[in-house]
Amino acid sequence: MKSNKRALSHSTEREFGGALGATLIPVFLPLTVLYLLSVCRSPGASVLQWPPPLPPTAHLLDPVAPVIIAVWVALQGFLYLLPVGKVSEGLVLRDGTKLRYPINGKEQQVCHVHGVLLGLCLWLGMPLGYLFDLIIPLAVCAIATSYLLALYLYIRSFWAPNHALALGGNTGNPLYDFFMGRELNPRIGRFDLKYFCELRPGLIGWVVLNLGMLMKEVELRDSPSLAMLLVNGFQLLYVSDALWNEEAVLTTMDIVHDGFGFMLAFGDLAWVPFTYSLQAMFLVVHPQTLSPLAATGIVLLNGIGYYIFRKSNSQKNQFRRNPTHPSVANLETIATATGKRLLVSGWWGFVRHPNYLGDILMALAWSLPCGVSHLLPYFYLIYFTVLLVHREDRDARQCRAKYGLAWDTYCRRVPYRIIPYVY
Ligand SMILES: NC(=O)C1=CN([C@@H]2O[C@H](COP(=O)(O)OP(=O)(O)OC[C@H]3O[C@@H](n4cnc5c(N)ncnc54)[C@H](OP(=O)(O)O)[C@@H]3O)[C@@H](O)[C@H]2O)C=CC1
Ligand SMILES: CC(C)CCC[C@@H](C)[C@H]1CC=C2C3=C(CC[C@@]21C)[C@@]1(C)CC[C@H](O)C(C)(C)[C@@H]1CC3
Repeated sequence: MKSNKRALSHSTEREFGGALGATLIPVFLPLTVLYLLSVCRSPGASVLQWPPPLPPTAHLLDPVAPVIIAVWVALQGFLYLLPVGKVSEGLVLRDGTKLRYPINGKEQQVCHVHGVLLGLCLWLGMPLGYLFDLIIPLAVCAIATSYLLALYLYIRSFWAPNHALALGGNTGNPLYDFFMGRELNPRIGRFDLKYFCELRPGLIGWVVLNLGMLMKEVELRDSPSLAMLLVNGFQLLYVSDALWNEEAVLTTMDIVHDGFGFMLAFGDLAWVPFTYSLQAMFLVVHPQTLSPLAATGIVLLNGIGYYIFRKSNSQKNQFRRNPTHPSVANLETIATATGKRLLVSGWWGFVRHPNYLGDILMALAWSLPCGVSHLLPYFYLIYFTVLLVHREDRDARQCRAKYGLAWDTYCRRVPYRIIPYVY
């Protein structure tokens, strides 16, 4: 323990408002989830209504909710461990080794199991719309699970070797380190907890919750609305894309840089499924009519966003994995002192984070089917823009520290961060 502290004592830079932020966020964000869900189900759906429509304490818990969450996580764990698909290596760690990760998200067997199970649920007439009624107890359970997981991660990190600790989550302040995460890639045997949580239970759970909202709408109004179909379709595409390109997650900031603590445990298990599905839930209580023209415009917007998001992410992944690949070999680059090069043409010469731009356009397309009468369906767009602006800033600081002058040259060559000529 002592030597860990000594070796990492340089990690004094604090993120998310430092110790104060790390103390307040774990209280404030879980309450925000419950608040947003309650507002979303209320007839007014106004985020500013007073008094807020908080659920009575008796409605917070339901004995079925922990069972559903436990079965769901166990099923996802089983599918994660299925020995199908390939095994891929992550980036080089501080001790010079690389971790191996199962890549089976897009494997037919895993997709089939999800398809067959959901088909079976619908065929057996299982009331998936019940998820709408159970949403608050489910969220309470997911929040409790993320707290327990974060506590377990914090405690076990004291047995982790020095090189396995994250540089940003070892300040010695227990609340801050609990929030940021001390250990970089905690594993039980070959089961990688962070990688599993990032892509499986919460992300796929979001799609299932959306489907539950669609089924609730069918129960209430006999058929799903066009707006509901669009929201479900767009978000299904987004999650399928994440699983299809699962390997690309291995080079994201969360896997490479961030420790696994409360922030990611809560983000993955509670925040993503329960706030990202707000638009579908909103449509159950506040049905919207969409003209074919408006629907076409929204589909087009989502398509453009998705194109930019996918192409730019794939270009960077390809370049980082194999810079001599024909699809990236001709792009202009600048050298850095680390030996790695930075792209200054192609998507990464357009703005510094073209992938964020695409993601934000998609976020707008997910809100528009809900109309413009309420702010609530735009919560995701607003939160996400703030998250990405903050993330861009964190990433820029890390890149400046890594690449020094070369990063400054890149910033001069590509002056805009996310939106050309605006930001
Ligand atoms: N839906 C959601 O809730 C969220 C979605 N996302 C999405 O996740 C995706 C991944 O995002 P994120 O992990 O933040 O970061 P990025 O995928 O944008 O990766 C940033 C890294 O890319 C490398 N890089 C930056 N500029 C260049 C360049 N010019 N040439 C080559 N490499 C470069 C650097 O790492 P290095 O040089 O070390 O390789 C940098 O640290 C994005 O599409 C984002 O929109 C992110 C957060 C939340
Ligand atoms: C609540 C906290 C203050 C913030 C939590 C942030 C997390 C919710 C996000 C951090 C990075 C994420 C990514 C995705 C989901 C949201 C979180 C966990 C991602 C898996 C979504 C799908 C994408 O295709 C992706 C590129 C794989 C994303 C990776 C980052």
